[in-house]
Amino acid sequence: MSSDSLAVPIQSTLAGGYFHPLLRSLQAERHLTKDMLMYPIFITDEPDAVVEIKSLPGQKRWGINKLHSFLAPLVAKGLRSVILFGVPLHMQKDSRGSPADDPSTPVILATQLIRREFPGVVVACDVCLCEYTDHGHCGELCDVSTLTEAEQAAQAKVIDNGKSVKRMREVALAYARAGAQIVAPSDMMDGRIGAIKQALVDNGFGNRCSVMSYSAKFASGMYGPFREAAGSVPNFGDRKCYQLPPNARGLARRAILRDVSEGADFLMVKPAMPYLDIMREARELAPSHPLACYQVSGEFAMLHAGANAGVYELKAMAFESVEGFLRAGCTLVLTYFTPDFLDWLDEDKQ
Ligand SMILES: NCc1[nH]cc(CCC(=O)O)c1CC(=O)O
Ligand SMILES: [Zn+2]
Ligand SMILES: [Zn+2]
Repeated sequence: MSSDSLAVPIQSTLAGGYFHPLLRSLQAERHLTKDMLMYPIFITDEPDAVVEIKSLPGQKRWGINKLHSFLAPLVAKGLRSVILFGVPLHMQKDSRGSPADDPSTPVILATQLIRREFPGVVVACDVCLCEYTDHGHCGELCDVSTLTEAEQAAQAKVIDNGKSVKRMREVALAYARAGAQIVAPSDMMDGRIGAIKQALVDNGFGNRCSVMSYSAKFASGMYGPFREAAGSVPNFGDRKCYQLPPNARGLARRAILRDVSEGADFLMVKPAMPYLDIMREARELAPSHPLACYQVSGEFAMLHAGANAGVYELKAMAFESVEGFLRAGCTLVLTYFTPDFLDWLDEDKQ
């Protein structure tokens, strides 16, 4: 026996698959491309506003008059889709979120503008009431005076699901009429997907507007910067009675299956990084549906904070995070990194 022979002969090596950049790249089932990116944008009712959002590095609230010059360079770099959030600073908020579908609401004006000026861009509108209600919750509330103190404290019956779904349907239809090609209800009320889908079909939007359901949306600690940006912090309680508990794999599976049965065109998992297992569940439960994930405000802020603290390099970590989403089965990524990725995807491949 020669002295350099191995006790256990190597049958195969894995390293044969990754000793060269191209071989590493070929290990992916799918690569991030520009059309998989959807950019979340905040539109205010101050027409000339360009206001820095401190907790979301580089992100701003945009007034309608500034939108064209903001988007034009991104569209030139390959931006394909946006999701719009309204930030009414002057409109009168009320208990039913009336400004959500007021004809002059920023999301409707922005949808019309983008459809007109950037016909190649797909416009999704987030459908929710929290930015528009005086109480800051995502739906309409019950008459709290009819609840016992214990019920109020537990918040178990605070949201009126039926009234909220009716409202969500009205708002979704208003956005479809304004030209939205996707409506994305994020309120989490039960039955909203079926109600919205039916309303779209009944009103002739069945083949002009898709429904993207925030199916598995968890009550996360990572929405803080968004709520600051959108002015949608609830003024009492929290959202734990209508968003999924972070430990609830079973509820997430049921919500995904239900939304499929109610006619959702796209499914979504939100937040993204801590919920890769749920993405994989969604992929397996609904293999024929496009699957989105939302890398939320807190994830974006966290990745920036770590990079600023010298823990890692931002670009490398941003790619690593999104590669995880694709590996888990996502086909669309909502991320505040979209403008960065449009640049990064053009840079030299690593
Ligand atoms: N309708 C609620 C909504 N719409 C978008 C986000 C969060 C998005 C983000 O953090 O980037 C949330 C979460 C919440 O406030 O509960
Ligand atoms: Zn929302
Ligand atoms: Zn909401």
